[in-house]
Amino acid sequence: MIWGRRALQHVKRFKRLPFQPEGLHRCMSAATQNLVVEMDGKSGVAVVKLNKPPVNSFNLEFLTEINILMEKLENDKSCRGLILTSNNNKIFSGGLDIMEMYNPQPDRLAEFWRTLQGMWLSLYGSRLATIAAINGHSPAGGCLTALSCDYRIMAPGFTIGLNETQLGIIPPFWFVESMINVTGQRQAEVCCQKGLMMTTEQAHSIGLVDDVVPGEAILERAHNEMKNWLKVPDFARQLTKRQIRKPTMDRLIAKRDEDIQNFVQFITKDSVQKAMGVYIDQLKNKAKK
Ligand SMILES: CCCCCCCCCCCCC/C=C/C(=O)SCCNC(=O)CCNC(=O)[C@H](O)C(C)(C)COP(=O)(O)OP(=O)(O)OC[C@H]1O[C@@H](n2cnc3c(N)ncnc32)[C@H](O)[C@@H]1OP(=O)(O)O
Repeated sequence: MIWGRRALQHVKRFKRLPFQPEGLHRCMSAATQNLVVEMDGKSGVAVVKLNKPPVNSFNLEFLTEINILMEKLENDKSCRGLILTSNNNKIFSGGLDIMEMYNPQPDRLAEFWRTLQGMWLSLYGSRLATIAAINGHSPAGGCLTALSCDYRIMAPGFTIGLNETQLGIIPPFWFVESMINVTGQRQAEVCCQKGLMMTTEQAHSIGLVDDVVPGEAILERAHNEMKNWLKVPDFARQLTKRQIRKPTMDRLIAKRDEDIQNFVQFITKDSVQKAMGVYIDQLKNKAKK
């Protein structure tokens, strides 16, 4: 894995604050520039809040920070569970940073995609029990991130989905398989081909989301659900997860370079660049209104 220099600087800034009392528990907080981490030493549950304005979109540096944090949590024997949420109560994640894909440098574009693959592999294959507390909109890469967790709780009033086809983009096979593995083949066929952005309730009705809870109660609900997952002996839960998810992960691992080549070739096509330029203009104009 190649880490960007900027991301490594962030890691040096990743401060471990002294233990702080929080209710009856002792809680350790840490922060990188774009991530807020609260580690509850008693329960072994880390709450990670995406904190990259304006929309938590994933660029190379942000993905690298997440990968480094994931590695830290994986190696921290006291950590058993991860709740992933957003510090912005309107947007969980706007997905991949479109600016990474517009007029790109091929080397950076390839590194960006490899780092995204790495994030998916570490989150999808994590030994931790993982819960996404989706407290805002979650298109495309945001949806993929939620799909990589073990359980999804979503607040009403937002939208989620793999909307790539709506943007003229083909969702990679591991995006699609992540959807199939959660919703089943038929629902995934419809959602992915049509590029549906679903309301919270629609997502719940097809099993993309497991539970719907008002935004203000979502973290409490996630902690309660986490307790259920952590009642199971870690070793048994982890190996069962591995057994179920390994075939999907192995398919990406076997085709990692080919997948990067496909991505770079596709994104650098003139027609794709042109369409992306139009899409970015639409986003910027909408933001100005
Ligand atoms: C044979 C097989 C071969 C296969 C080969 C295929 C390979 C190809 C594979 C390609 C795969 C690519 C997969 C892509 C995945 C993605 O994730 S693409 C990104 C998709 N995301 C979106 O489309 C989201 C767009 N954004 C929104 O819908 C909204 O912004 C929002 C997130 C719902 C938030 O809305 P709102 O609160 O109203 O904020 P806005 O005013 O719209 O935006 C604020 C500013 O943020 C900027 N912005 C928004 N989204 C992004 C983003 N994704 N990336 C970068 N920037 C973003 C927006 O432009 C505004 O910016 P300013 O104008 O500067 O304020």
